[in-house]
Amino acid sequence: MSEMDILRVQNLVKYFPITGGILGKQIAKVHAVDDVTFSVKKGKTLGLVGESGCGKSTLGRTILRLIEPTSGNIFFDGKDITNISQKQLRPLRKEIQIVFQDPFASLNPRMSIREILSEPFEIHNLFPDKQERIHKVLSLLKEVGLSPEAIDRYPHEFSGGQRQRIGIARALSLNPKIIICDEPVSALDVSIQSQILNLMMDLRDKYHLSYIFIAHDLSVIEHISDEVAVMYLGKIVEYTSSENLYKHPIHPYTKALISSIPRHNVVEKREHQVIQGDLPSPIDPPSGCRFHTRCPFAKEICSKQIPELKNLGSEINSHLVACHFSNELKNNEIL
Ligand SMILES: Nc1ncnc2c1ncn2[C@@H]1O[C@H](COP(=O)(O)OP(=O)(O)OP(=O)(O)O)[C@@H](O)[C@H]1O
Repeated sequence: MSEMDILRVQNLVKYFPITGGILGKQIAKVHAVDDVTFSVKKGKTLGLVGESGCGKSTLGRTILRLIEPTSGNIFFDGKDITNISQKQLRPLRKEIQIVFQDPFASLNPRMSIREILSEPFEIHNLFPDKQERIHKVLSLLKEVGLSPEAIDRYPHEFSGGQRQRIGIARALSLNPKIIICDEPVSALDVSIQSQILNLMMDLRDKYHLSYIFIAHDLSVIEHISDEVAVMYLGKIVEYTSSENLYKHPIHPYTKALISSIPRHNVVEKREHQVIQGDLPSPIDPPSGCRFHTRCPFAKEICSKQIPELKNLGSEINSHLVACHFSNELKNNEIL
């Protein structure tokens, strides 16, 4: 783990057991996250993108230790937090926060905004003085662009975008170092999405925050991400700087995702690529390369051998791609 990193996830695996029969024996497992490695730099944003069901939320929740990993390691600020007890984890909970997709579901409808934003202080015994606590809540509201009158209102009195601002204020309240943003704008109108993204970028720069920004759509994370990891069925298939990913995507899955963003016509000589077929089941993922059943370039080897995540960039680990034909694709050779 480099000094620049706030978080490192190493060979992380999460399988959910599926049990059956009268004895409740394990009969199968969901390969939700399968050998995933990445780092998040201090003050930077890692975008994590892929279709619904590819394991993005499981990954986010495993990092928070809301779900226990099957294997692998999670390092936070240089410390291995994979196996520490919930008691040891408690002070770290302040430093790793989450913002959810649906702000309405994540805000208790019976609590006023004052109560919602005071709750983290109560849990962590901070600002016991009432006036100080109110002052802190008001400054949080200001920080996310809400007026002081919001303090005595309830979640249903706000629009979706305003509710997400409250969710962000709550995540911000304990001065975290990293925030896991689990599709925070997916439920919002496009015009509101950019307001929330701008707010999040301003807060990141002001407080030197790091984000893991989870999305199913590459267009959403383009401006906020410094680096992007593309996931397919529990595995990272491409991982590089945001600039590289959008300008020079290599993996056929990434190319197809980008070509579906109207103004990104990266697939110069080829037709707009539509990903064929449905996402296979993570209970019984395809052998070899998991994308081979939908890949327009798949050859025999692809169903037989799992492709390694190889570096194709000029610097160490600067452009990682998991494809048997990544060199050919990089050089635009016809397959
Ligand atoms: N508690 C659980 N028990 C069993 N399977 C689970 C559990 N949680 C998630 N899964 C399965 O793990 C896989 C990955 O789910 P996950 O929610 O992480 O994907 P996702 O990419 O975040 O999708 P979405 O955008 O729909 O939330 C899915 O097949 C899902 O059904």
